[in-house]
Amino acid sequence: MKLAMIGFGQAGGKIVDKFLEYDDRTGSGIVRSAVAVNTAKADLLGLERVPEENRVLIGQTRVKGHGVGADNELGAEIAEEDIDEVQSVIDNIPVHEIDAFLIIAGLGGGTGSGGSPVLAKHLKRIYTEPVYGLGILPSSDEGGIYTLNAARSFQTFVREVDNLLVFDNDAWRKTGESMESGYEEINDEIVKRFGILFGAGEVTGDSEVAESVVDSSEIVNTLASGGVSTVGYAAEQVTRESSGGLLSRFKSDGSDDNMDAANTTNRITSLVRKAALGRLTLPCEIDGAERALLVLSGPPTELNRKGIERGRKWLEEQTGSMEVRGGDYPVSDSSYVASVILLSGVHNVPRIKELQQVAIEAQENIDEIRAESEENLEQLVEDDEDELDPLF
Ligand SMILES: Nc1nc2c(ncn2[C@@H]2O[C@H](COP(=O)(O)OP(=O)(O)OP(=O)(O)O)[C@@H](O)[C@H]2O)c(=O)[nH]1
Repeated sequence: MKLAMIGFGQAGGKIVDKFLEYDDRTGSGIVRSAVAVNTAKADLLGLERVPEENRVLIGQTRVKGHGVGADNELGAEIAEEDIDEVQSVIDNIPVHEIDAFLIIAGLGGGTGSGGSPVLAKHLKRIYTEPVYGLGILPSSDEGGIYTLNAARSFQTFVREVDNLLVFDNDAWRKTGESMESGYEEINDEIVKRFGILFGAGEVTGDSEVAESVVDSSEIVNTLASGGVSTVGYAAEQVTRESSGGLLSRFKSDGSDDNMDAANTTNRITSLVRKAALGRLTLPCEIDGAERALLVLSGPPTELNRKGIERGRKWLEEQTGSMEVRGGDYPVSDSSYVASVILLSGVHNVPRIKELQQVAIEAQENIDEIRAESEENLEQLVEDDEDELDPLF
């Protein structure tokens, strides 16, 4: 499907940049327009692919291009004040050519955390196209203020978008890695999953080789349950024969077609299980998800309807949902078969409850420290017997 992507804040901008790189590399054509919004000038200058005319610096009078320093209330205020500047860039997007808006932001900071729900509300008021969010949760070692920001932004963002896709940095962090190289890898993982998902609805031309290509309306319908979504992924390499054909690792020695078909089916069903039961972008219980979409991507010879149908049925049983869609995304020159599962409207998410608990504690702590600090300052400044008078 074709998206207008808007990266809000540093993380958002970097991830949009990555999607543009992915589009160039794979030719998937999902980013119809790319916009980056920030209060920090340096972050906008650091982007590589978002066109310069689509980089919007907001809040110049308030923060002079230096960012909001993780103050997401200020981030939200600035976004409201300067929404016209963002809109003037969005005015250049050929909205009739897009299937949806996707606002991407890290929810732990200030600019993206505060600004993205404001932008979502604004876009929903103006356009009929769906407005989705891709919200990145901070990792738990980032500290209380980031957790508090994320918990408050999450509540607001979910309410303002048609569906909030969530990626949890905490589930993907590796120890002993610098933040930057860590993010680089994490951003690759994000783009791979969402790239396949959204790219699936963009297949044209070659569709006769595919058995049941996913259409962008199926992605939209799956996301129409609203609420919160998570994505699972699993892939397996299929090695190329010297003749140029594909030789799967499971393939038997003989050239028995039935055997090949059975192997293809088995591989698909096993990839579906791995994707659903492995690490999700937002770890959660898949039981109770309202809707799901299964996408199998890979060379057309390695995809079959039977495998996808079995995978779909299995997902129905696991989620208890009657709305599980499935289809394929043929990529002729790929040497991987990948399964991507979108679980929409998930409810049983212990991670969110934990995030909220830590956020409440952080908020209480902050209030306590503030109250104490006022008292301490008064004790320091006032003389004990109150014999001095201030100047005015
Ligand atoms: N996955 C991922 N997460 C990131 C990246 N950069 C930052 N984050 C996360 O996003 C959160 C917000 O960071 P930024 O995007 O830098 O913040 P901002 O929206 O620019 O806001 P301010 O810097 O406070 O003005 C951080 O707490 C991290 O959890 C990135 O490149 N990838």
